[in-house]
Amino acid sequence: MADANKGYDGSMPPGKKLKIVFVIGGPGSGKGTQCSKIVNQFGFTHLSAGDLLRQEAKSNTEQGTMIKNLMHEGKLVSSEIIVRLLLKAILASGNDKFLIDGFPRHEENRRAYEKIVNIDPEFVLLIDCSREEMERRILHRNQGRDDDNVDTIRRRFEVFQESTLPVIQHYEKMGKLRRVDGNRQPDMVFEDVKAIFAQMNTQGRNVTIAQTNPFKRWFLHLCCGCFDVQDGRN
Ligand SMILES: Nc1ncnc2c1ncn2[C@@H]1O[C@H](COP(=O)(O)OP(=O)(O)OP(=O)(O)O)[C@@H](O)[C@H]1O
Ligand SMILES: O=c1ccn([C@@H]2O[C@H](COP(=O)(O)O)[C@@H](O)[C@H]2O)c(=O)[nH]1
Ligand SMILES: [Mg+2]
Repeated sequence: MADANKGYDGSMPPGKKLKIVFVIGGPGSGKGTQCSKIVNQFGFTHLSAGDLLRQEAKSNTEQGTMIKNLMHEGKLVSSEIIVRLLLKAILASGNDKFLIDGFPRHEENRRAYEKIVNIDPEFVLLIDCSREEMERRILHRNQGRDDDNVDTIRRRFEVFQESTLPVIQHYEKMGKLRRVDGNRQPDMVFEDVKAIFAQMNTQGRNVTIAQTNPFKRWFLHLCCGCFDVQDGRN
């Protein structure tokens, strides 16, 4: 077994059903904050696309530097990179339910995810928040994020308006969008979020990794190098 296989610990039983919820919203809308609460109450694994990229950006590689620069400018990293990182994290986790925070960012992200992963989200949680409130929050966040500065924030808002809104419209048309008012205090927002998760239909359309087609299995193997998806084991 190659070194790259180390990430996956083999704890996911064969054929285990996976549940995916996308959590989207503008920069600073409170996605990470609500995801922590959902994790505590409902046992999901939280995968923040931005955190995965920040981690990758630390690596002293050409790709790491490229990601760092794009994030600094508030621009989007290629779908291939982010989908690969998400898959790797899903396969390594051993859990069967995931919050994917801050993804998909645009239609091309969504199509890449559908082509490669092809696990329909149970639903898409949209945290709706005014721009003034989001900006205020980001400027007070103090987490040392390189992109929490006035110039990059402006670019991130533009990307959200221009690129992410079409994704939101897509899921709205599909009846998958669950919208909450994120302008209130975190615990108040969570009251609505909690009700949405409590209603989640446990009989929803789930697929197993093993059900993905041979091309996808090959892609997963190639990209993640960590999984024989035929039976869900190393
Ligand atoms: N409902 C809320 N009311 C007030 N402050 C909040 C609320 N939710 C989150 N915050 C604060 O706002 C900041 C941004 O929140 P958070 O990091 O959860 O947003 P985010 O949507 O994940 O942002 P980003 O897209 O930049 O990653 C944090 O400092 C957080 O503590
Ligand atoms: O799917 C994604 C998610 C994120 N990015 C880049 O990361 C930053 C920060 O994302 P947060 O969700 O705010 O943590 C974002 O501005 C993009 O540069 C991405 O490219 N693709
Ligand atoms: Mg966040």
